[in-house]
Amino acid sequence: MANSCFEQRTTAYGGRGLFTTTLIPKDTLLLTTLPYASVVYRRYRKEVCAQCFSYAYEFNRNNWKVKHDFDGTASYFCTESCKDVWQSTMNVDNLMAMANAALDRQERIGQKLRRVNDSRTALSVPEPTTAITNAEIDSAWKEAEGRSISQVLKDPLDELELDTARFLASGIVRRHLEATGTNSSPENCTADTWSSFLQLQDNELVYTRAKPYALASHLRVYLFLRSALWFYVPILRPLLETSGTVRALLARDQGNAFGIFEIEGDSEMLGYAVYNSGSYFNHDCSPNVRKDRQGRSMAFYTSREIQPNEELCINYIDIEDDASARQEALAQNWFFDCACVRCGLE
Ligand SMILES: C[S@@+](CC[C@H](N)C(=O)[O-])C[C@H]1O[C@@H](n2cnc3c(N)ncnc32)[C@H](O)[C@@H]1O
Repeated sequence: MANSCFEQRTTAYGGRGLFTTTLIPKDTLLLTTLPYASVVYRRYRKEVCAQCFSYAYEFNRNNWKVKHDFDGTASYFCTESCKDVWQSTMNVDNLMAMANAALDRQERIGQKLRRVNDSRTALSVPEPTTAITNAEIDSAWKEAEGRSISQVLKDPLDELELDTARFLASGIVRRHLEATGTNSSPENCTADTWSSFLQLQDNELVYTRAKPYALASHLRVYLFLRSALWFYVPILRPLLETSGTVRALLARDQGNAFGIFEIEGDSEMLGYAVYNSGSYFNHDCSPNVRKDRQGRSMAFYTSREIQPNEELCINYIDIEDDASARQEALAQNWFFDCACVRCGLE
C-alpha cells in the first residue's frame, strides 16, 4: 500500500530517498509491503511459518505442525489458512515445493561426494583485491555460465550458501510466475514486480570489492542452483541458462534486504527478505520512521510529526552506539559512510 503524502527524490548526498510532500502526524502508516524474494533460514524451517513468518517459540510451541510435503522436503505453516495462501501465491503449480526439494536433493548429492572427494571445485575468479573491476566480475560469471550443467560441485555448499540458494529460488519462482501471468492471486498482485526489483540500487561492485571472497561463493551457489533446478524444475530453465536473474538478485539482496526478526525480542534473525518499495528509506542515526513487521508484510510508520519536504528515514543499525561504532557498523555491513546530520555533529 503506497501513500501519496511522500515521494521519491534524489538526495543531496547521492542516490534516491523518500521525502514528504505534506505535514504528516506521528504514528501515520506510510507503507505496507510484501517481499519480492525471501528466505526463512533452514535451521528454522519447522519453527517459522513459511507464509506469515510466525515463530513457534513466540507461541510457546516447539514447531508448527501443518505441513506441505513434496518428495521428502516439507514446508511448515502455523495454520491451514497460511498453507492455503502459500499454495495460491508462491507454490502455484507446486513450483516452490519442487524447487526446495530439488535443492535438498542436490545438497545430499554434494554431501555424498564430499565423502569420496575432499577437493574444492576450481573457479576462475580474480585475485582478491580492492581494485576488482566490473569487467573482471563479468568474465568470472561468463566462465561459470560456460560450465557443464550436469557438473556437480565437488564440495557441498555451506549453510549460508544453501540459504542464499533458497532466497534465489524464491526470486526465480516469483519472476517466473509474473512472466507467465500465473500470479493472479491478491497477494501476488500487491507484491512488487521484477521491474521494480531491478530499480533497486545494484551493489555488486561495492560488495565484491568489500568482500572479494564472496564472488567465488556466489558462483558456486549459481552452479548449484542451476544444476539442481535444471533437471527437476525444467520450466525455470529460461531464468537459469544465463546468470542474469541470479546475478540481479544477488546484486540487490546486498544492501537492500531486511532481516526477518522475531517480533517480540527482536534478537533472533529468522531469515531475510527484499521488500522493493521499503528499500527507498535511507538510514539516519536519528530516524523519523520505524518499521514494524506484521506477519509477512513490513509496515512503516512515522515516529514523530514530520514537516513537508523532510526526508523519511529508518535506522539500519543500533543507534544507541556512539558515532564511531555506528560508522564502523555501516561501513562494514552496509558499505557506506553515513551522511546524516547526527553523524556530522558528533
Ligand atoms: C536500501 S538503499 C536506500 C535507497 C538508495 N539510496 C537508493 O538510491 O536506492 C541503501 C543505500 O542508500 C545509501 N544510503 C542510505 N542511507 C545513507 C546515509 N545515511 N548516508 C549515505 N548514504 C546512505 C547507501 O548508498 C546505501 O547503500
